[in-house]
Amino acid sequence: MLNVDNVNAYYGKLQVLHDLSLKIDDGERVGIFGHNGAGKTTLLKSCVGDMAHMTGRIEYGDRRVVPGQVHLNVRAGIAFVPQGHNVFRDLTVEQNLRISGLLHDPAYSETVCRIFPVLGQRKRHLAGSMSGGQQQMLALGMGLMTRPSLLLLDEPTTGLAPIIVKDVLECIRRVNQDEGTTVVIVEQNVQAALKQVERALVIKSGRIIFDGPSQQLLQEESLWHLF
Ligand SMILES: Nc1ncnc2c1ncn2[C@@H]1O[C@H](COP(=O)(O)OP(=O)(O)OP(=O)(O)O)[C@@H](O)[C@H]1O
Repeated sequence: MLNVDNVNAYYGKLQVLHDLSLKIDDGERVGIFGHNGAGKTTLLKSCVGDMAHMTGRIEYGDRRVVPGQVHLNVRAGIAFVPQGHNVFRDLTVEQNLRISGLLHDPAYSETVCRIFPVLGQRKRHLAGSMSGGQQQMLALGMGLMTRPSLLLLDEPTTGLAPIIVKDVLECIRRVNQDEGTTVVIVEQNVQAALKQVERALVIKSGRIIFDGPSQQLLQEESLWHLF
């Protein structure tokens, strides 16, 4: 379980998260939504230990998430895939995957290619020659190569065509369903994402203002002003 307890997070004097608490069970598929600047990315960064300036406590399983010590938290099973296509453009798909799995299990790339079939089909293509959607799938696959039990994804479908958005989100659902990985996803494509997650959180000004079933948020138009 991920247990975020009373967290405040800051950039210098700017406080972004305010007494934020939340629990996510193993195996959940959770979407985080909210307006620009609400603190969604900051929450993900806090969960992987990438916010040095914070108070409160975050635990994953029986370990404390150590602020400022991302490598230790990755070793504990947390992966964070930031926004943007963070791939090595001059390496092939296969090389990108194997490098990401060097400290874990490079052979796991076979499983990743099963989850993201396009990566299997383009194993020997240079990453930089692929479309935005394919590069995004590769970035997600690289995150998976650390064999995380908790996958934190920051806006994985930004800038992609609607049909590709659906593909990427379905692959993310498969990661959760086939591999049992807990998935927490920040998304601007709210309607599409709500169809793929089970639970939704809405953040406003660094505080959680909705936490409930994604279907509820999808069906009740009166709640849509929240994001
Ligand atoms: N490195 C940084 N230094 C200073 N301020 C920052 C930094 N990163 C984010 N902020 C500020 O913190 C606030 C929350 O940013 P955050 O990126 O967490 O929001 P968000 O909800 O993810 O928004 P978006 O949807 O625009 O990505 C914003 O006011 C932003 O300008």
